[in-house]
Amino acid sequence: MEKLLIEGGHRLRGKIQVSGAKNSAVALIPATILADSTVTIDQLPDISDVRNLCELLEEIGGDVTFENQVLTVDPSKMVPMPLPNGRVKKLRASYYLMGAMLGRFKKAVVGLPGGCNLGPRPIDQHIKGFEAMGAKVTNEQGAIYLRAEELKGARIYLDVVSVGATINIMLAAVLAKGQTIIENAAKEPEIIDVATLLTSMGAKIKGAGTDVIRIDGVEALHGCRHVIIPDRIEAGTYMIMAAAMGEHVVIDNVIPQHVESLTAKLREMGVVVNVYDDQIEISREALPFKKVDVKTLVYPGFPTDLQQPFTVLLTQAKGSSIVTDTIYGARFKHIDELRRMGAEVKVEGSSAIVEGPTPLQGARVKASELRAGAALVVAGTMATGITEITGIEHIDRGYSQLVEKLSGIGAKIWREDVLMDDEETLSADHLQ
Ligand SMILES: CC(=O)N[C@H]1[C@@H](OP(=O)(O)OP(=O)(O)OC[C@H]2O[C@@H](n3ccc(=O)[nH]c3=O)[C@H](O)[C@@H]2O)O[C@H](CO)[C@@H](O)[C@@H]1O
Ligand SMILES: C=C(OP(=O)(O)O)C(=O)O
Repeated sequence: MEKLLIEGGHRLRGKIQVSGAKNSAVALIPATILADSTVTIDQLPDISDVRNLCELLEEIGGDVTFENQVLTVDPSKMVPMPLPNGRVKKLRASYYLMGAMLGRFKKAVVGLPGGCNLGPRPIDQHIKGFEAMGAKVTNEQGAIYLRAEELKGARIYLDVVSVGATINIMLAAVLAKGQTIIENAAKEPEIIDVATLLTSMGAKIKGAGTDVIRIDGVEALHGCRHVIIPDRIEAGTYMIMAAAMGEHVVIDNVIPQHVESLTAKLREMGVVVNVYDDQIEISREALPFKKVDVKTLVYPGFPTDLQQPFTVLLTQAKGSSIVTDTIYGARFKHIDELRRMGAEVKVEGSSAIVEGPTPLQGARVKASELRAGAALVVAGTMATGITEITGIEHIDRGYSQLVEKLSGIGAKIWREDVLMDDEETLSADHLQ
């Protein structure tokens, strides 16, 4: 096991490259199950979620290679092998194996997913969709069993706007008989990306990116080549870091429209953000920033996945800023760790109230999930002294080449092995 060390206080300058989107990648990879010949996906991020999904495809008989960010999957010899345990527990998006395997084989056994612990994360809307299409779904000892004689198109109204349910129903519907209509669908860019891949495979999908998606089932899907969209959450994390510590940072390979809600908030705080075709340039103006309030919403609102890194930036704004997470009301596991670094933040219900400006000091802290970890990396670059972050396996789920990329713009960041002593000191620290 490794930990991350960051010597804070160094100004950042230069160009940082954004990788392919994790939340697209984790749906595109299961989608390849639906084809009858080889699918190639370019610019996939080298993150543990992607590697775990590749292994899962191999477990069910896929012929998979992943090199230099290019994935090829020959799904022709895949079988509906049950996947009740093991790797499915390591990531959230293993739930997409349900929709894809149900779509192709009309049956699947998939363990309940892992992923970030953000409080309750039910999958009732996914199941409601599968059942509406004629599947029988049962939960047996933590694994979901799905079976259908035949999958039939259906009209499905989502009670909550869910990215996962929208994509999962789409995956099941592309090979179903007749038309499926998803109402109150999520509109995140990753949904459009998945629909683009499926369309290149021969699927008939209309309306992806709006709140009504219509899918006309087809007999078979074929192989194709697809380039994934850039990761708007990785881009946003680097934008926040650049706002905190940048002299002149260019974030490269970004679709500016995907991060508009963040761009607007940064400008409101007084950060200079220049937007180009596929680059965003950020310079920090004189501190402190102006305080802002922010509320997370479904796309195109401010993303919950940037709430935690953004909270760190607000420690350098003058006054009280309020951050409210309307998607995951308990997504505040980073706050205790930030307090160890000197932040003045309190949590009330689904809001964090951040007082600033407050200097941050390096400390031993623990990443409890992916974006909590990203928030600690942002804090580490801003703090005086050294910040040690354990639990970095969570960060490795979503940030490709983090050390290399941040070192490239002047951050002092490195990995070291975790020693037994580190674990003991960290546990002792956290008891205080
Ligand atoms: C792999 C992936 O893409 N993960 C993203 C996806 O997660 P995920 O797809 O799990 O998130 P959803 O969009 O489904 O969840 C949104 C809200 O709906 C609720 N809900 C969801 C499904 C359901 O069946 N029932 C239900 O009540 C959830 O508890 C949550 O409050 O979208 C989240 C919200 O943008 C992001 O934080 C995650 O990074
Ligand atoms: C919550 C996240 O991921 P997952 O849904 O994969 O746990 C995230 O990317 O911030």
